[in-house]
Amino acid sequence: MKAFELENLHKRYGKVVALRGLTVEAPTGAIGLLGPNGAGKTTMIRALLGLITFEEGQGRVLGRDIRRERLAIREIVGFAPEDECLFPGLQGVEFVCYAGELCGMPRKDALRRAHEMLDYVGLGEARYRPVEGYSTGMKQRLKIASALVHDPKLLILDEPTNGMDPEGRREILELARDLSRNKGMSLLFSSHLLPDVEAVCDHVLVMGGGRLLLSGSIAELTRRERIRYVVKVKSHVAEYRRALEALGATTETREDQGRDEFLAEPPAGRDVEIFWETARGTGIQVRRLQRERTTLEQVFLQAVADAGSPNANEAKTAEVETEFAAESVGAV
Ligand SMILES: Nc1ncnc2c1ncn2[C@@H]1O[C@H](COP(=O)(O)OP(=O)(O)OP(=O)(O)O)[C@@H](O)[C@H]1O
Repeated sequence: MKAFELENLHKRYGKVVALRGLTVEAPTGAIGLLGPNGAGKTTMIRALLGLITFEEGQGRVLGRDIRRERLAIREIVGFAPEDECLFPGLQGVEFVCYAGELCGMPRKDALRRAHEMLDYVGLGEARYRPVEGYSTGMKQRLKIASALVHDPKLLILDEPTNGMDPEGRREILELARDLSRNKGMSLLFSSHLLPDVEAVCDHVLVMGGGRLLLSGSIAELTRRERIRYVVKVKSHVAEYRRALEALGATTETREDQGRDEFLAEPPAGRDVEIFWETARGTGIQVRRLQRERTTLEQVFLQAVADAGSPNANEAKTAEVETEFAAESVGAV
């Protein structure tokens, strides 16, 4: 069964077209949702949850129809929204219990599950504290506990690590991984932070301009068909490149590369030994040789660029945010 499938969804807010014929199929498992600002990600999530009406289209979440079976969908889907949705004055345990009751659970069951889920997300000791005193990371975990209280089959996390410090972020990513890998729950994980998506998800959907731009397993999307190497020599880079090209290799310099660095693709039938052969032939020393790896960020930026210019500026924004994330996240 698919986690969800949508066909030709159209949604407008006044003059703004938020979804323009969105068609997407997502397998069960951990799915990353990427897209520049305004791509339509939140609108798609709202449509999946039956929170908005739309002009055209149809879809199913875990086999349930998004127009006709909204309540059934809410019983099996948990949602932790991006914005702060906590009621001041409630203790953590009261808040999660209330979320359970809203899902139709009897109070006694909701309270028992609230305690279990608070322990699970690491808020056991803070359960009787008023929620307004929680830190950003604690509030995020409280939202996740509330989304889990009714034991959903699909959990939707919208920007779950936004504004968090590296330690808090690591804890949230570990929770998300545990839910999908050990608890058998499907995840839809929306984030601007590509390293977070790479750390948690198996599959990725890239949206732009209210449509699906790309969908696939992260392993497949980042597997290179062409094998290229980053080469750095000690000196005489132009001479070394000419000698490589004379053997049939192609070379190019990427914008971010230093003076003595370049990218090289060996000709068909040749591999890494061509670099050593050229070094011997020219007497030029090779300082670094590294197989190029495609990152999810490159895949994402390429998909947005291929889709045309409407989102080009937003893609740049995402790029900047990704760079920031890469600096601040550290290894997960
Ligand atoms: N309630 C609303 N009223 C008017 N316009 C809206 C509303 N919600 C979304 N939009 C518009 O619809 C488009 C898609 O918005 P959406 O929030 O789904 O994008 P997103 O991919 O989630 O973006 P972000 O990453 O910034 O959250 C945007 O142009 C947005 O301004």
